[in-house]
Amino acid sequence: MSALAHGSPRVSAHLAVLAGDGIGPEVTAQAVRVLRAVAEAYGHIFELEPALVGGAAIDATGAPLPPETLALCQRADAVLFGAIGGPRWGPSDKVRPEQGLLALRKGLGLFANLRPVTVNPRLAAASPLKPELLAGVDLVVVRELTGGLYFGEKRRDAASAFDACVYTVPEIERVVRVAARLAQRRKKRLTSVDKANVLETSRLWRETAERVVRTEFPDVALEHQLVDSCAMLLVTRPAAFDVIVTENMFGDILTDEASVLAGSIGLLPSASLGEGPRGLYEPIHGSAPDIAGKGIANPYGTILSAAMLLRLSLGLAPEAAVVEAAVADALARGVLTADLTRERPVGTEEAGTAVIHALKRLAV
Ligand SMILES: NC(=O)c1ccc[n+]([C@@H]2O[C@H](COP(=O)([O-])OP(=O)(O)OC[C@H]3O[C@@H](n4cnc5c(N)ncnc54)[C@H](O)[C@@H]3O)[C@@H](O)[C@H]2O)c1
Ligand SMILES: CC(C)[C@H](C(=O)O)[C@@H](O)C(=O)O
Ligand SMILES: [Mg+2]
Repeated sequence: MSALAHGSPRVSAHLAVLAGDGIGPEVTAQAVRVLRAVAEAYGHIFELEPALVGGAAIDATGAPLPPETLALCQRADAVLFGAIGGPRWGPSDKVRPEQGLLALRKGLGLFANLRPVTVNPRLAAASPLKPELLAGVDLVVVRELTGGLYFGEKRRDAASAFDACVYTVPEIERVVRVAARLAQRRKKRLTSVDKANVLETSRLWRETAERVVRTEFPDVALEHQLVDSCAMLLVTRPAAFDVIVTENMFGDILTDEASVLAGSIGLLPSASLGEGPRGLYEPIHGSAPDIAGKGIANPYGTILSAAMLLRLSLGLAPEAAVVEAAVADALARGVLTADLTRERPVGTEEAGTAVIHALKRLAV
């Protein structure tokens, strides 16, 4: 181990890279370039090992999560993930790309999905949303990731279909603890989102969140919001939120909505965490079939996911902060992809190059 001027002690890390489908490989390639630039600038050693997942894995092996991909992810220090899915693999197919991602989250025990939402000042100025609405927006949605409707029993016959929504007390407790600990390090405000006026699982969610926060985190101010009202408040008073904790399906929907605050779904990163340091890091967006293969996808959300990987799985907080500052620098300089501007948009690779240039300046 050697102490470096502006970074952390030198680390060696083994990272699985699962690019997936559609724009997944395009945005992941830029995050990989950024990780290599971080390794070079700070003297770390990152071994980046690619593997198949999603539709690409179905085409090559018949399975959306081949056993060797899961085994690699279980050995690796962290997983960088692009996106999966697309029109080639229909929702009625027996084997679907999305099953690969869900099995990976479950297989790695990644029950807490952190989705931070901030607003870059350059993008706020250009946003169709009012500046006073966007001022001070800085929230994190903690989405439960391995329970609820996604993982309950499923049945189908000719006349009906059935998806069970199941939550156990320990499943709710552990994700609420992750969110409350996060709130303690932030503004100490936690909003638990449910549909307790209708759903039994939500009533259990609310009671459990109430008990855990009151007894274990008395310094955290807890409020409860019904999900429909929360969806409205996210776009009418978003700056009032600090940490939001919610179940799997609600978190999926609310975060696509919240991406509008940031300016594009292409900007939002995420970290999926379990009990240990290993995590899976992916942008919140999908494979974007409408723009795949054109070289125009926004890679910033994936690059910011790589920054979360550095901070949360490798303990490289200074390096993560430099990557985040490099993305902010590229945005401030107007290096904007087509989802962010109509005036002379840059391509995916050019955006990645701008981040690397900024990183090299900021890292020395
Ligand atoms: N984590 C994942 O891998 C993930 C997440 C969401 C959706 N999906 C899958 O992706 C496929 C497409 O889903 P969808 O179209 O509903 O959602 P999507 O997120 O792929 O795309 C929604 C819209 O946002 C745009 N967009 C998304 N990411 C962008 C980026 N980085 N830069 C610029 N524009 C971007 C797309 O062009 C599209 O217009 C489906 O098969 C879905 O299941 C996968
Ligand atoms: C592709 C799909 C299974 C996935 C989810 O719903 O979790 C996606 O929408 C996401 O947000 O990561
Ligand atoms: Mg989603």
